[in-house]
Formats: sequence, C-alpha cells, structure tokens
Amino acid sequence: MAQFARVSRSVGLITLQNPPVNALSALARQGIVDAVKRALSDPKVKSVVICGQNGIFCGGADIKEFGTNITGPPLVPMIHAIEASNKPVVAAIEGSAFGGGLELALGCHYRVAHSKAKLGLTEVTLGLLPAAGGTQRLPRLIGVPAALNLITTGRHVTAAEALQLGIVDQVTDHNTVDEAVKFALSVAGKSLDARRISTYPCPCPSDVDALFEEVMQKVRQSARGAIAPIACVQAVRAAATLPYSQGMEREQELMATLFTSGQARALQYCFFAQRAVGRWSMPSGARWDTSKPRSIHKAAVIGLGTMGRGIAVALAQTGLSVVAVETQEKQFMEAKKMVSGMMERGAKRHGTAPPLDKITYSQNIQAVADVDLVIEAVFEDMALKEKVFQQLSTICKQGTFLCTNTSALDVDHLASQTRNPELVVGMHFFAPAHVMKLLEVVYGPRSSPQAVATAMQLGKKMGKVSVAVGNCRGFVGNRMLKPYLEQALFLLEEGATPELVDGALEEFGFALGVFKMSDLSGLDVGWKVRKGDGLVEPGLASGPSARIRQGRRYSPLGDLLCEQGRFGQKTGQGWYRY
Ligand SMILES: C[C@H](O)[C@H](C)C(=O)SCCNC(=O)CCNC(=O)[C@H](O)C(C)(C)COP(=O)([O-])OP(=O)([O-])OC[C@H]1O[C@@H](n2cnc3c(N)ncnc32)[C@H](O)[C@@H]1OP(=O)([O-])[O-]
Repeated sequence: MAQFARVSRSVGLITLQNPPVNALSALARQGIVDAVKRALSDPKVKSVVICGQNGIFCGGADIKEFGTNITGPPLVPMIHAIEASNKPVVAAIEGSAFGGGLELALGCHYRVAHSKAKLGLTEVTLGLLPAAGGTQRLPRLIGVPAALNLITTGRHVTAAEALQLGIVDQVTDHNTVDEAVKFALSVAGKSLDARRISTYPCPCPSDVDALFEEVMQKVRQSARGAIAPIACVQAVRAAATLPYSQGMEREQELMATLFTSGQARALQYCFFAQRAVGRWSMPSGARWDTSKPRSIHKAAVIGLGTMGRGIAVALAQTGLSVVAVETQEKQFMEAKKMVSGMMERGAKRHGTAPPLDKITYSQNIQAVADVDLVIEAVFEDMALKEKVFQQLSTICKQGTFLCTNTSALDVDHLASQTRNPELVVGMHFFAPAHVMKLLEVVYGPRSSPQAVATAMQLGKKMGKVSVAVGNCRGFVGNRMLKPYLEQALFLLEEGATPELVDGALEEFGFALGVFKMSDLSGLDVGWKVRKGDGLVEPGLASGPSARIRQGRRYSPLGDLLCEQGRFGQKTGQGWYRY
C-alpha cells in the first residue's frame, strides 16, 4: 500500500498505492509507516519525497473504515514521526490532497503542488473535523482567519491559492514528483527547526474572543443545525489559545463528539450514495459500465428563461462551447446581460476568468446545426416543446443528442417527434441550474444507453450529481417534492403561516423553506402540472370537493394564489410580497 525506492542517489521516494484515491486505509498507513522507517534508516537517503500513485496524492482517511473497528497504525503518530524526522520530507501533491491527505502533507517539511492540484480540509462535509492535526497545524501555518474559513467550509483551494496562503512552497506545471525530488535534493542537510509546523506559535489577532464569537455566529447562520462546523471553530480556538499538545487533545475530544453522530453518519451515507447513483442501470439491462458515453465539445441551449440561462452558464463553466438560442427579442437581450453577469460573479468567487467567450448567442435555431448535444429549456408547454424537437430533428447534424429540461412532461413523447428517438433523454436541472448539484437524466423506453451515458458524464463534468431516472410524471425529485409541499399547505389550513413553516424548515437546516422555494421557482409551474393532472377547478375554494380531489386530501390554496396572478418572485408576489 506504499512503495519505497531510492531515486537520484539520495532521495527516498515513498509512493502511496491504494487506488482509486490513495485513501489512508489501515494497510496504507502501515505501508507509510514501514516506508518512512526504511527511508530514515537508510544512510544513503538524505531527503524524502511522499507522492501518490495514479496522479492523485491522497483522498484522506478511508471513509469506508468509519463505523468499523479501525485497526492499523493511527494517523496522528504517523504524521508526528514524519514531522520529527531529521531528514527533510517533501510532499509531492497532484490531483487531490483532501482531509487526512492534506494533514499528511502538513506533517511534511515542504509541499510542492501541481498547478492543477486541489487541496482542502474537507472533513466538515462528512460531519467531522480534521482529526490528524489539521485544526492545530493549519492555523499555525496560514493564520486563524484563513484556517477557520477553510476548515469550517471544507472548501477546495487551487494550488495557486494554496501558494498564496502559504500552504504550499512551490507550484509546478511540470512533473510534480520530478520537481519534488529536485526540491528534496536542494534542501538535503538543511536545518528543519523552522519547518515543523507544530512548533510554530499560532499567529492570532489581538481580539481573539471577538473574532471567534463572530465566526461562531456566521457558522451557526450559514450551516444551520450542523454540529461539525461548530466543533471546527472550537478546535481552531484551541490552537489559538493552548499549547500544541493540549490543542491536539482538544481536537481528539471534539472529534469524538462527532464521529458517531447521526449527522456524520448521514453525511457519509450521502457521500457514498451520491457515488452509487453513478452506477446506473436501465430496465433494458444497459448499465453504466457497459455503455460508452460520447465526448461533447459543443452544446446548445434552446430557451433562455431562468433555467436556460443557468444551464448555459453551467455548460460554459465546464469549458464547452455553447450556442445559446432565444427567439424572443426582449428575452434574448435580457438573457445576454444576465448570463454574462452570472459568469462574472461565478468567476470572481473562484478567482478565475469568466468564460464569456465560450457562449455565442443567436435568435435563430438554425445556429445549432453543428453542435453535439442540445438542451431544450423552453416554457413548460408540450405543444411548444414538440415543435422545438421537430425542428431540432431536422436541423441538427446526424447523431446529435437532443435533451429536454422538462420538469414533468413525457420525455418519450418528445422523442417520438424526432427521427432518432434513441438520441433523446431528459436532462432535468433544478433552479438555479448553475448552482444546484442534482441533475435527473431521464431515459424513455427508446433512449439509447449511449445517450444516457453521455448525459450522465456531461452532468458529472458540470459538477452535478447525475441520477438516471425513469420517465414518469415528476420523475423522482418532483415526486418527492409533492407530499412535502402538500403537508406544508395542510399546515397553513391548520393555522400556521408561510413564515412559520419556512422558519421551522430553515432552522432544521434547509437552505430555503418550501414557500420561499416555491416563490423562487414560480408557483405557475406547479399550477400547470396540477391542471394537467385534472386537479384544478378554478374558483372552487369551499365545499367538500374543494378539499378532497381524486380521492385524496387536497389544498386549493396554491391555486387561489395563482388565480390572482401571484406566481412568486417573478410577479413580485406569491406566498410572500417582494
Ligand atoms: C483523519 C482526517 O482528518 C479525516 C477523518 C478524513 O480524512 S475524512 C476523509 C476526507 N476526505 C474527503 O473528504 C475526500 C473525499 N473524496 C473526494 O472528494 C473525491 O473522491 C476525490 C478524492 C476528489 C476523487 O474524486 P473522483 O470524482 O475522482 O472520484 P469519486 O467518484 O469521488 O471516488 C472514486 C471512488 O473512491 C471512493 N473514495 C473517495 N474518497 C474516499 C475516501 N476518502 N475514503 C474511501 N473511499 C473514497 C469513492 O467512494 C468512489 O468509490 P466507488 O464509488 O468507485 O466505489
């Protein structure tokens, strides 16, 4: 699980070997301990490099081990032994250094990263905290404010940001291991006193209490109900106020309060579930591992309303060339402005350049003749969508995949409007499409495995969690939403207010309460679906049939709002006034 070799005469090269992400399983940790011992005892070895196999440094502790009886050498003493070594140890970081992977790198004396590498203390996203010294070393290395931001959010940093923060010592575009070996040769024999982070004082602003109070407030607000971010703040506070060894004890104590928590188990379940859905299969027997996706280089979005704009941004941010088509002049002009703004804001957040040149706009659907894949996102009206698919089927080149962003209409019916129904699948995004991670890839009985595989792969490239689902009304996400919204409406009928219901949901941890979310998406979308289901009887707000329809309890409150034209944010008022 870790290989040792002496290279360039005097450098001990330790390679983590635990595919696919070099997670620090018991065997991997044992391998590292043995390889470090060999490196330190070999008189010919003057300095050491630790790298990962297959272009990835290390994906952190082995999450699959959690909840089992963990054996093998513990991480903390392993990292301490590396830091205490009298030979310089250089981490060669490619791909990812996350969680315990970054903590391992922080125990090394130097860190060299590839320019495309990503680093992060991601434990909080699994309901945990960095428990191999990360909460004590990172603040000592980059200061309390920056460390708090990374540890309480678990966000990834690019190699460039890591260099700017001081997490890494060098960034390279060349072969990372070769550069790290050169670096190791250059530091052989040098004093390591100033390279052991655990010995650093923790630089902390004078008003430490005010700082931690402020951060604690922010964390409670942004991650409502979550316990791990709070423990992260407490662990970093220990780094700022206690000697290292006591800080490490505090880190372990706080980790113990999280490790078996329901939230940690749920978030780790979610981590694996989001990967399990990538191993999809279809009733026809087609599967993820036997269906070959086709690469997409140029895509188109038809319809630049709220969803179309978000989809165009998400595609452009993936690096694809995008043709954005909107036939209505007013909508077209507004969309151009809005899409550029969304890309500029996104780019600013990630410290990158906005991919403005990736999108070309047109009011003529003929502009999509040479794309590899089209996503139709016109208004939720079957007649309009039928016309668009008929046009696309004649305009697009042979083999172009035709996808619809419909939230509930029959994907197979749209496929029947085309010459090649096997190329039609649903790609159902959730508002805002450039932010929400869920993507439903809807297969009809005639969708080809390659169409599904291509849409699933494109979704992953867009940073989405792609889920292959069947073609029934509401697919999966909106079918889950239906009873959720119904119960919220029943609460209103039983005396609650939208604010109370939303408040309870947001306190539990939902980013948006269900009524705020409905106002954001537009109440008219659901109204249209209910009409399609034959549930809406205009003006019928009282009498027995008002509240029992198709044999089930029904609340007409949403219909009443829509009849008044209150569609939510888009009309300035819905459940709330804007
Ligand atoms: C002590 C310490 O303080 C604490 C306590 C910790 O360290 S807690 C752990 C902290 N570490 C993390 O938060 C990193 C989590 N992983 C990722 O972010 C990503 O995996 C990746 C590294 C960026 C690669 O992305 P990818 O898109 O190339 O592949 P994938 O599809 O995601 O993953 C490919 C396969 O590897 C599996 N896998 C990924 N990371 C794993 C991990 N850390 N442990 C075990 N399995 C892991 C994953 O389930 C999938 O399995 P399967 O489905 O094939 O069976």
